[in-house]
Amino acid sequence: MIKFDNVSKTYAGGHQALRQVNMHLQPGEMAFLTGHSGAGKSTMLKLISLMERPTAGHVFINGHDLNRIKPGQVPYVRRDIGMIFQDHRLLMDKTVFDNVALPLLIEGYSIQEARKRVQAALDKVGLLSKERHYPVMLSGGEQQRVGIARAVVTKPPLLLADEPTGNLDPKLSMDIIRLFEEFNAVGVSVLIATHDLGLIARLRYRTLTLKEGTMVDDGLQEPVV
Ligand SMILES: Nc1ncnc2c1ncn2[C@@H]1O[C@H](COP(=O)(O)OP(=O)(O)OP(=O)(O)O)[C@@H](O)[C@H]1O
Repeated sequence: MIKFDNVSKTYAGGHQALRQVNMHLQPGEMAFLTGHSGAGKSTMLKLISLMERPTAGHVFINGHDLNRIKPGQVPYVRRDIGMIFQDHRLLMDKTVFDNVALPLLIEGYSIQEARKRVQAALDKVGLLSKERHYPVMLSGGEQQRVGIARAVVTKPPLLLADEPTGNLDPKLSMDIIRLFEEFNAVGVSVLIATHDLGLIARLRYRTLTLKEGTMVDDGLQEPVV
């Protein structure tokens, strides 16, 4: 599903965020990506979602080399990726329904078809009864679930989550992970960047570990350091 082949990323200004990273996430796999603050986790997710480009090496999605994707083709690649952020990035002046409908309306779905899909996504995250609410009326955990509904409403085969449980207590964090597990159980590949070692320890998923931009453990073999 996702392959990094000797990927390095140096930002303008000279900071090397990733150093010759190799990894392969299989279709239908769920894995955690961890490491200290600044280790390069978000940078990896940004390279997969084409928000950044590698300085060297290749990132592949389903065998397609993202280096070959031209700027005009980026939206087509992003269609296959559901992104979830710690701060969920909801539009505060739009209802829950409208927030979740947005990706469908951008893709040109009819209102009727969008309504069906939005309601199915909200039902899945347990928030159908709050479709007319505004995000400010929801708890942090509920807002995060709206962000997840928005990410899955287009049924992407890949979910990328950047610190999705960052602001949540352990019980709510586990609820969010259980939701990811439900999507994973129907074949969606899931990569979750997190600092939350306690959460990772309670689960038995493959864990990729970055240290200062180097992949020191890809979760498949004994740590190399
Ligand atoms: N746009 C940018 N320009 C310059 N440097 C950047 C940029 N984005 C990230 N960096 C730097 O690259 C390094 C890796 O950042 P990244 O956000 O990938 O780390 P992270 O592991 O996700 O950290 P955190 O857990 O704190 O979010 C950091 O030193 C960061 O300051």
